[in-house]
Amino acid sequence: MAANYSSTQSSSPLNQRPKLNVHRSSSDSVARTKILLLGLRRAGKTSIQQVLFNNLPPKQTFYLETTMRIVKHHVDTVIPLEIWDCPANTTVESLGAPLSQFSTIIFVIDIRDLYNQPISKLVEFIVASYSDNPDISLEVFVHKAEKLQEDDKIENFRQIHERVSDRLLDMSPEYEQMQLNFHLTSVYDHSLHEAFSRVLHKLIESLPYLEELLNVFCANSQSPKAFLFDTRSRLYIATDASPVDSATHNLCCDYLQMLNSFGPLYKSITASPSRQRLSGTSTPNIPPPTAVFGPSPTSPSSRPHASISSSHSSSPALNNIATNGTSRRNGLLSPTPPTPSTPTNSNGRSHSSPAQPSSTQSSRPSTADHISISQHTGTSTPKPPTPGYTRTRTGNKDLFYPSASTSLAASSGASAVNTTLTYHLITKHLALVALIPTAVFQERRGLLEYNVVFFREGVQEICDVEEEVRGAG
Ligand SMILES: Nc1nc2c(ncn2[C@@H]2O[C@H](COP(=O)(O)OP(=O)(O)OP(=O)(O)O)[C@@H](O)[C@H]2O)c(=O)[nH]1
Repeated sequence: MAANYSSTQSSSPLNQRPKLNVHRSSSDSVARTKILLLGLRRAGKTSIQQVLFNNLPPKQTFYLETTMRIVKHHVDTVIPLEIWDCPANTTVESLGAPLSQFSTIIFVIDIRDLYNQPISKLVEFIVASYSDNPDISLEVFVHKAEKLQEDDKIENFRQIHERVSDRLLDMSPEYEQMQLNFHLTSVYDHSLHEAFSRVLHKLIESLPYLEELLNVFCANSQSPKAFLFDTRSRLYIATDASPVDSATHNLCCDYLQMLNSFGPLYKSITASPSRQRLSGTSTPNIPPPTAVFGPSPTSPSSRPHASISSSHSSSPALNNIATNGTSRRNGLLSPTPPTPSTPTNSNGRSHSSPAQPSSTQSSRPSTADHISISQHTGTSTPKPPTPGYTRTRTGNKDLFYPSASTSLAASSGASAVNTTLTYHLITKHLALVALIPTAVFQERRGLLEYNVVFFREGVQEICDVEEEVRGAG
C-alpha cells in the first residue's frame, strides 16, 4: 500500500524531466545541478541532507542545530549536485539567487503540521516559480511519516495534498499547470531514499540510456530486477523497466548498507596502496578482499577482446551484453533461450555449443580477471559478504571492481524460486545490484559476469560523456 501513496506523480519521470539547468560557480570546475531544500523550522531539511549524503545515523539528527543561513552542499553522484539547505525564514527575495538557477525545489513539511503556515510558504514558492522558472520540478516531502499510524498517515498526506491544490486553485486556475509531486518520507526507513531517487531521476539527462542498459542486462541475465545505485548515498540512479516494489528496493538498500559497513574489513594483498594510488579508483566503501586472486592482468587494454558487435543497436556495450545460453552466429552473440535438454557439465558448460561464453571463466574476456566469490547463507538476512573483485587494466590504470553476492531463501512453497542478490561495482561510485535466480547464478556465473563487463563499459561511456559535458560546458 505504501508504494501507492508514497508518490503522487502520475506519469513516467522521463516525460517530466526538465531541461538541463546547470550552473558553474566561480570556485567550482564542474557545472552543478542545483536543488533548493525548503521548509519550516524543524521540518527535517538538514536531517534529510545529512542522512542521505553524510551518512549521519537517523537517531543523531536529533542533535542537529538550527540552520541560520543558507548552506550549500556539493554532492558528487552520477551528476554533480549543489543542495541549498535553507533556514526556515528564507523567502524568494532573501534567497540571493533567481529561481531560474534551480532545477528542483524540495519542500519539506512535517506530516503532523496541517496548519496554514507551511502551506502558505510552499504556495509562495510555487507562484514565484511559475513566473521565474515554470520548468522547475516541485517536490513536496511530507516528512516524519513514520510517526503516525497507517490510517492517520494516509489521511494527513491527503489533507496536505488537497489544501495545497485548493489554495493554488483559489489563487488562479493557471497554477494547476505546475506539476507537483508529493512523497511520504522518513529518515527512519527507506522511503527517503526512494523519494530522493525519484527526484534525482528527473535530473539525469542520460537516464534513458542507463535504463536501456539495465533492461538489456536483465533480459539477458534472467534478472527480474536490477538497480544502479550510488554506493555512498544508496540512492538508485536508474533501474530496469519492471516496476519498483518497495520490499525489493529496501532489500537492495540494506545489502548495500551492509557491504558499506563490512567493506573496510576486507583488504587485498595485491591491491597495495601504491596500486590504488596509481589507479585513482580506490573503492572507499568496499575495498578488495584479503585473498590473492588470480594472475596479474597482462593486457594493457581494459576492453574485452571479444569481437562481438551488432548492427541493430547504436551502443556497442548494449550489443555485447550476452544472454544466458548464447550462440555465436556470424560473429554475433545472439540470444537463444536456454534449452533444458542441452547437456551441460557440472560447471554449467554446454557441450553442444563450444563458442558459448556462458559456461566458463576462461571464456570471459581475456583481459579482465574475474574473480568473485559468493556467499550462500540460505537466509534472507544479508550476512557479511565474501566479496570478490574484477581487475581490469586500462593503459597505466589498474582498476578494481569488487563484487559480492548472497543467496536469499525462498519464502515458501515448493515452486518458489531461490534468488541470489548480486553486487558489482561499476564505476568508482556506482554499483549494479541485481536479483538473479540462484540456479542461473550457479550455472551461468561466467556469463553473468561477462554481461557485467559490457554493462560496466556502457555505463562508463555514459559517465564519461556526462563528465565531459559538465566539465567543459
Ligand atoms: N521522527 C522523525 N523525526 C525527524 C525526521 N527527520 C528529522 N527529524 C527530527 O526533526 C528535528 C529537526 O530536524 P532538522 O533536520 O534540524 O530540521 P530543519 O528543517 O533543518 O530545521 P531548521 O534548521 O530549524 O530549519 C530533529 O530533532 C530530527 O531528529 C524523521 O523522518 N522522523
